[in-house]
This record gives sequence, C-alpha cells and structure tokens, in this order.
Amino acid sequence: MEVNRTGRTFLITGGGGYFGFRLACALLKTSSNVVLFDVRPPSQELPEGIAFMRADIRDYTQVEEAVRGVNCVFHIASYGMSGREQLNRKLIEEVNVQGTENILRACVAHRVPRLVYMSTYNVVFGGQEIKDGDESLPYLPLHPDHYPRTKSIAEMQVLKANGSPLNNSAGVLQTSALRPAGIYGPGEERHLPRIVSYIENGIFRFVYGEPDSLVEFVHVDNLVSAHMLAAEALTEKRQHRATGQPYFISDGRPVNNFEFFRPLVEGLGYSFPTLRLPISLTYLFAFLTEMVHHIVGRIYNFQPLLTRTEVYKTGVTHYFSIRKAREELGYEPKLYDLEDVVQWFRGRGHGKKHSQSSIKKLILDVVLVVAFAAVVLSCLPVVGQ
Ligand SMILES: NC(=O)c1ccc[n+]([C@@H]2O[C@H](COP(=O)([O-])OP(=O)(O)OC[C@H]3O[C@@H](n4cnc5c(N)ncnc54)[C@H](O)[C@@H]3O)[C@@H](O)[C@H]2O)c1
Repeated sequence: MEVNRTGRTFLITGGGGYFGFRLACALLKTSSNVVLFDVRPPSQELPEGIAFMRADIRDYTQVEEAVRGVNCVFHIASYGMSGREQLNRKLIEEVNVQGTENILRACVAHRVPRLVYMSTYNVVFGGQEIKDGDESLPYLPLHPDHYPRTKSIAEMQVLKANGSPLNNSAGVLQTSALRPAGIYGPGEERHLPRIVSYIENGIFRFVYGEPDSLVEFVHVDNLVSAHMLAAEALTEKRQHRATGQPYFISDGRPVNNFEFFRPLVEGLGYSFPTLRLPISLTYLFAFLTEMVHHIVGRIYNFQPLLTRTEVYKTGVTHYFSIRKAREELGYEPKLYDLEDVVQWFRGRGHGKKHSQSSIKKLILDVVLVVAFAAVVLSCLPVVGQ
C-alpha cells in the first residue's frame, strides 16, 4: 500500500464496495489521499491517488496499521444486510460490532480526530409503520434479526465515543452517524442485480403489500455528498455541528417500493406484474423459505428468494424527514431517476431480447403456484385453531 501521508488522508473501511469506492472517487477530486480498507478489492480499477489495503476490520493489528496518519475515517464496512448473509449470525456480530470497536479504539490510540459511520434506517425500524419519522425516535428495543441489531449497537458505540480524548492529549474524537435509505445508482451491486435477475428469470410475477405503502431510496451520489458534508460538519470550521449526531439520509421522495422499480422493469422491456399479494401471505412464504434455508443451507447455501426482513423493508410504510440533515449538514438531494441504471444494465447486455420459451414459462408458473399452495396449506391448521 503506497500512500502519500502529507495532505488530508481519508480511510474508508468497506472501500472495496460499491458505495465506498464511489465516495473515494469523489474525495479524490478534492485533492485528498484516500485509502480503501476491505477484505476484497473494488471491482473497478484503482485511480491514481487511491490506495487499497486488503485487510479485515476484525483484526485490530490491521486496523491500527491502517489508521496511522489518517485525518478522517468513513466507517462503511459491514456484513449481513441482505440475502443469505442475513442468516450468518457469528460473522454479522464480529464484523459489525467487534469491527466497529476496533476502529474506534484505533482512532483514539492513533489520534484520528473524525469518524463518520454509515448506519441504516433499520436502527429504528423493525416492521412498524413510520411516517415522516425523525431522529428523536428511540432505537428499536428488540430487533427482529442480527443485521439491524448489530448496526444499532455499532451506531450507539460510535455516538458514545464522540468526545473521547485522543491519545497524548491530541484533542477529542468527533463522530457522527448517517442512516441512509436503500441505495441505488448505476453499477450498484447489492440489490439491483438480484432484482434484475428475478425480472429476467420470470420470478418477478407479483408485488405485495398495499399500493399506497411508501418507502425511500437514496441515489449513491446524494449519499456521497451527505458523507462529505458530515465529515466537514465535524470540523472546527463548521463549529463541530454534527458532533455526536445521527441523520436520516434519503432522496426526500417517499415512493411505493415496486412503483420505484417500474422504470427499470419496463426500461428492460418486461411487463410490470399485475398480481398483488397480501403482505401476510408473502411474509409466511419468506418464513418457509428461511426454514428451508436453515435445513438445507449447510449442504447447499442457496440465495433465498425473499427473507421476512426484506418483505417488511419493502412492503411496510416507513419514511423519514431529512430536515435535520438539510439544516445542520447543508444536505440538498439532487433529483435522479432510474434512467442511468437502465442504461447501465442495457450496456451490459441486459434487456428482453426474445420471448421466453413457453415450456420454461409453464414450469415457472407451476413452481410458483405449488410454492404458494404450500404456504396457504401451511396456514390451515392455524386458521382452524
Ligand atoms: N445498500 C443499501 O441499500 C444500504 C442501506 C442502508 C445502509 N447501508 C450501509 O451501507 C454500508 C455499505 O453497505 P452495502 O452492504 O450496501 O455495500 P457493500 O457490500 O458494497 O459494502 C460493504 C463492504 O464491506 C466490506 N467488508 C465486509 N466485511 C469486512 C471486514 N471484516 N473487513 C473489511 N471490510 C469488510 C465488504 O467486502 C464490502 O466491500 C453498510 O454499512 C450498510 O450497513 C446500505
């Protein structure tokens, strides 16, 4: 790893991921040195001025080495957000909780004055309806699964560490936490490829929940600007305005989850589904999928079609005010749509080219009908009680 330690140096944990790399490229334009810290390298080539360190936040020695000489840490690395990752409790705990402890300890020991933590909506949301919530909402006392529980613990650790005296009386550590909505943008690697594969494989045949249920998204570049503003707002120049504070960050436009993706479905040449299922039935289906994964997952760790958490994250209304971020950080989201995402997928050969064979379609229909019949049948004893 070759870094020029003169000038400002930013360390991005999880910098090999989609968001971390995008943030790094934006920071580079401000003539800063950037170090990416990740267990995997970014999928794109490293521009000059960005260094990559292959390392693990669970290893304190590696974290210590990375933070030396750094002015600000963006702590983005995490594990367990979606799909089968959500079911690996041990790794989720180690990366999200112990990893964050290591980062904070190393910042104090090596006199890093600023840290911005990438948190999530899910520290306060666990499937209950929230309309125009704000930062006064309490942390959810009981989390339905490990990812939000550990993100919540980590966020509390980060905000509690605010004001910690740095080693050798070199001032104090200033911290802030950003809680973003679901991230989208061209090249996004976590949600969009999975959604596109469901569309292309004919699995996206139904939507669920109420048509007027609302959720939120954030374009990657709006989120990048929020991170840069938060880091600025931890400096003396901005009167340490963001110190010890959490902020909800989104595009500021609540939307129905499935309607949000309509331009992607149609832009790739597919029809938007007309079948709408009750959320309770979909939840039960997700529960059964998780049960099957629990039994079969040790032999074949398949990607579950949907988990219960994903069902309520997409089907239950929850959106938050970005007023605090506007007022205190100066955050002003730009208007984006899914057009660049559609073009990104089209540019890589995606999009409907010919109609699916009727045999394949028939088999898929039968599989889906059987799966849902199993869900309905499994409800019957409960209904009869
Ligand atoms: N994707 C979203 O919609 C969304 C929404 C809200 C919050 N977030 C938060 O954004 C951040 C990025 O999330 P993501 O999952 O979407 O992106 P991601 O998977 O692209 O980034 C996470 C990165 O962390 C790295 N990482 C995992 N374990 C590590 C370890 N032990 N040591 C070092 N690096 C490690 C991964 O290799 C990966 O590159 C996370 O903190 C997540 O909680 C994401």
